[in-house]
Amino acid sequence: MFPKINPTTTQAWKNLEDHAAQMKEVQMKSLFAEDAERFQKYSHRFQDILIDFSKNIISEETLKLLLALANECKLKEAIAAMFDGELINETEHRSVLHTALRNFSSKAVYSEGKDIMPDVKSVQAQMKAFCEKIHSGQWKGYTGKKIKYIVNIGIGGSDLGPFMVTEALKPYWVAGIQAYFVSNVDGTHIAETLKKVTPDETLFLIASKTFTTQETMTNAHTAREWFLASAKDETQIAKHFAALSTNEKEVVKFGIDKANMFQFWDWVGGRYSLWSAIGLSIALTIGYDSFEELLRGAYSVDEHFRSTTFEKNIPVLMALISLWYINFFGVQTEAILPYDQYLHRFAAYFQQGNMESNGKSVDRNGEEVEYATGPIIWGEPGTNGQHAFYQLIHQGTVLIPCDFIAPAQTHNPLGDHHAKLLSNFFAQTEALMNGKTEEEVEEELRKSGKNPTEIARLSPFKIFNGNRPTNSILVKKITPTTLGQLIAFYEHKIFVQGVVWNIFSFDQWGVELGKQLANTILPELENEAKISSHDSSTNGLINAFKQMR
Ligand SMILES: O=P(O)(O)OC[C@H]1O[C@@H](O)[C@@H](O)[C@@H](O)[C@@H]1O
Repeated sequence: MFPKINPTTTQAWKNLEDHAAQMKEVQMKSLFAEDAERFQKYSHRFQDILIDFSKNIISEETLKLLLALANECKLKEAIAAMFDGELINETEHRSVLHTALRNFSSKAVYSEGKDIMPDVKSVQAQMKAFCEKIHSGQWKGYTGKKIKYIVNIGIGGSDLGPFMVTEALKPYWVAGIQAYFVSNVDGTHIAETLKKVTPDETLFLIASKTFTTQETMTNAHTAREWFLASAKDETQIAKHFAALSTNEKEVVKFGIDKANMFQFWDWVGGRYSLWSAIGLSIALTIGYDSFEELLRGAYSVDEHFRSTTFEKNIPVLMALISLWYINFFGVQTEAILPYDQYLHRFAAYFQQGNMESNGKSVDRNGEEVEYATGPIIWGEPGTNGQHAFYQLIHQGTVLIPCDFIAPAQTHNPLGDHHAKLLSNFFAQTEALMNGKTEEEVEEELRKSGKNPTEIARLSPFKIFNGNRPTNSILVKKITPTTLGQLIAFYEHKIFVQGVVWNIFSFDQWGVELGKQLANTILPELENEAKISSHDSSTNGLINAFKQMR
């Protein structure tokens, strides 16, 4: 196992603190003015993806120190430990091997002494055969019709990934298939979905690693009742329900045929599970071949991550540059801004990926951390975000490093839409970096005919300080391959940060307390009795709810 190092005790951390004091005085636009090669030096190409890190408040010295930090924190050893199946998820005593799900080498991958690749390949073969049956119409519903609707019932990692990917790859949808995703325990979610589908043409995928999650089980039972209200025959459930899970016992208990169970394993974290059987909704929606391309895309990044020197290693650089702001500039939040409507759930997906992984305040030695860890992640597609929250990114008091993502080619070449979209993409990062000086503002106001008093009054509001960092990720086209690559970049970024922060990125104890308390409260809502077992606020709210309902 790689050592558990408090990053603040490293020499590199101390050097970075000193270096940050100097860099806080530096303007990115001066860095560009001083170095005509800056873009070439700080941008990296990976197949059809270009990542430009040049619009960051970094110098060669910054990168040198950040890389030294990664080395002192034993990143190389940590990467090897993950790929080699060591039990790096120590609090759950598990390996972290989502990379095995997209391992297209012929090499074995071991977890706890067992080569897991035969099981992985066998479930993939099962998924492929199932997709073929559904798509060919060989698989029939209880009235003899083919399956038209896929309804994935899952939440968190069993929803966000498949939903994000199927949305992102809409141009690849198999003709005749319509996918829906139900996650929220709010009955509205399933009720509205069931209005759109027919019982005899719908396949429900009950997606849950544990198969005990309240939301998913509640929705699954509701779907089952809805189905039986029409089919009136429990033996027909086998034609319309499949389970994606690690928990065979619970699947069987629910009444799903073992033959319709697609297995995955404890060493797949929920938020890293779209590559596993949890991806069945993806494979059914875009076809198994496209699903495999997605996996192959991720595999190519895994190989890059494992074998490329850190100086040129894209996820390592993404992680370290982000960490530079979080730990040395006091940054608390990052935005992910895809200029692609199909990627409208990308930020939401990595909100879970990142915040559930690195939203921790106890280190791997069980000590409270004394430095910042995971940032708040959020974002919306461009240009919608521009008309909503970019004001704060440009002129607010918080520094928000942003990732701008855009495809060079659109799937919908309509008039000049794409040129307009991309002109905004380029303009935003330029504006965030350069800002607008007082002189420029005054000049502009003069030209618009304002008098000196008006110019003096208005100019403070129109100044943009600039120097706001961005990464630009330009993708030739969003395809299964490039999407798989993008996702893997972000996954490994999270891993690298977790290693440097010396936290366990693959458990999620922070989601438990609320679940526990909800289980205590649920029976209290069953009757009209006045509740007094909580604090006065919780009691007051529950009692008011009972009166209002
Ligand atoms: O896939 P299941 O087991 O239903 O879990 C769904 C989700 O539950 C949440 O509480 C988190 O733990 C997530 O990481 C997980 O993806």
